Amino acid sequence: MAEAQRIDGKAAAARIIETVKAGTNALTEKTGLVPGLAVVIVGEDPASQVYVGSKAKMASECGFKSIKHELPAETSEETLLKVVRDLNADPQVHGILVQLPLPKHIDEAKVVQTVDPDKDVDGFHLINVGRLSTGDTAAAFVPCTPAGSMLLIREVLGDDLSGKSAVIVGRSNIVGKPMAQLLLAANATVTIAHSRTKDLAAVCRGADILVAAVGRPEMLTAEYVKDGAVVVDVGINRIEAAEKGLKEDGTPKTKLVGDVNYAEAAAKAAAITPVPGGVGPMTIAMLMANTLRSACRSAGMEPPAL
Ligand SMILES: Nc1nc(=O)c2c([nH]1)NC[C@@H]1CN(c3ccc(C(=O)N[C@@H](CCC(=O)O)C(=O)O)cc3)C=[N+]21
Repeated sequence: MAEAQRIDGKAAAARIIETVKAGTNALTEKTGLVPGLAVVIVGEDPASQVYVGSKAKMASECGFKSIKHELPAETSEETLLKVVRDLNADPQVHGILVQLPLPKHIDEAKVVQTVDPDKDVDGFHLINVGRLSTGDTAAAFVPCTPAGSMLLIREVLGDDLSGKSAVIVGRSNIVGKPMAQLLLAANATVTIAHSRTKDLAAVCRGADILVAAVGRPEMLTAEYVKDGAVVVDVGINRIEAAEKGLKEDGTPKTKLVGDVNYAEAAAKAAAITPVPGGVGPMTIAMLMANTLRSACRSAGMEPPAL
């Protein structure tokens, strides 16, 4: 097999952002409404801080009002719930994202279920999970990472996945399960595999579409990939990169890798998403698209197609 097509998530995300900008302009011109995105972060984890910053920056670029709540790590659950309820009640806010994970003393499920389902741009509320799993994709907010992954798959294979077998490795509520729903809705034959699956490599070798969301750096090697498969790597793992030398503090420099061994998989696959520059940028783009959709809905306007 020739080297796989590299699916450019950064370019696809940039196109979505352009569509969101245009849609925001149309909405604001017609109704005066400005989409508002609130991002809530609890604690000082530096990786999360950087990441929340890039969401806020992207929101401003899209013409949104961007609201950031940075709360100290020791914030009580009650205080956080109050912040969420106030955002629910704020008519200028159309999307609410509470950055996960939350500190251990806070009940994550309780916080997620407190977000107004119609402002739940992460798609984590049970109402949106239910809408997606019953096929009501018109009403559901779909979680951003699976939604973005799906758009990348569509770029390569088109809208109808009839006759294709899809294997998702990973069964999280945030990625694996909603990804399965989306692939099923597109007529793929779907298997969710995970750490307890017997002969995982053989199961994965059956996949025309292989989605890796395990959180283990470069775990899926050549033996997991069927010739001609489309491989979507959802993993984002920061690992030490001895070959890059040392940082100023004497510790090794690091690099981002996915859950797929890119070089090995690319030698067999027809198409594959890289890390970085694959699913990650799509996640942020879909967050913007969901926020615009929420604002359009509140104004009774049709959001732009993606
Ligand atoms: N409520 C909630 N919603 C989330 O959507 C959510 C969350 N919590 N908690 C953390 C994770 C992580 N996540 C990422 C999204 C994009 C990149 C991304 O754009 N990555 C770049 C690389 C960035 C870099 O260089 O560090 C890329 O893959 O090309 C990374 C990580 C969303 N998350």
